[in-house]
Amino acid sequence: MYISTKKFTGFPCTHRQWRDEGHCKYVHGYSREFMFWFKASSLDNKGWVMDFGGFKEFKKFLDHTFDHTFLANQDDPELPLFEEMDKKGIIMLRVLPSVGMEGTSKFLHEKMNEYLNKHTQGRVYCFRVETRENEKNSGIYEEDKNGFTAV
Ligand SMILES: Nc1nc2c(c(=O)[nH]1)N=C([C@H](O)[C@H](O)COP(=O)(O)OP(=O)(O)OP(=O)(O)O)CN2
Repeated sequence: MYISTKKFTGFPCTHRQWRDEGHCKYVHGYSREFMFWFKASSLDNKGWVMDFGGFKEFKKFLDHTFDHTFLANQDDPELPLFEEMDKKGIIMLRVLPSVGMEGTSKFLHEKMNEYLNKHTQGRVYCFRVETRENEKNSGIYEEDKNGFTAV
């Protein structure tokens, strides 16, 4: 099996974790970073798992979701207020299943594999994603694909 990685840095965004009883329920922000791990049992005709420059469209999706945005959980009770702020042009609201580091990694694992299926027809699979909020804190989602074989 071949493995490669790709890192995307510099996504300034804010979020709040409404279920937290401490200060994480308040809107706060970081410059997030994302790291992806890929595997393939066969290489492309250039000898690569995935062209490091082959993520331009995915980068646009990351920019749309995480560049100067406010992230809210889909079950946040204040969602109507945030939608109003978005309508007024005060924030750029993006709603995720779960905005924490682990939840964001799971969300991106699904999105990256949709992208890879489209661009490599299932040859390449993303098995791990790390979302980092600062030098101290990150959350990882890892999922292997049973019986993964290159086509
Ligand atoms: N496992 C996780 N734990 C926490 C998450 C998370 O996404 N996954 N998120 C938060 C908060 O939203 C925030 O991002 C962390 O802030 P904070 O508690 O201030 O973090 P530190 O304790 O590392 O900060 P110090 O400055 O060192 O106190 C909370 N936990």
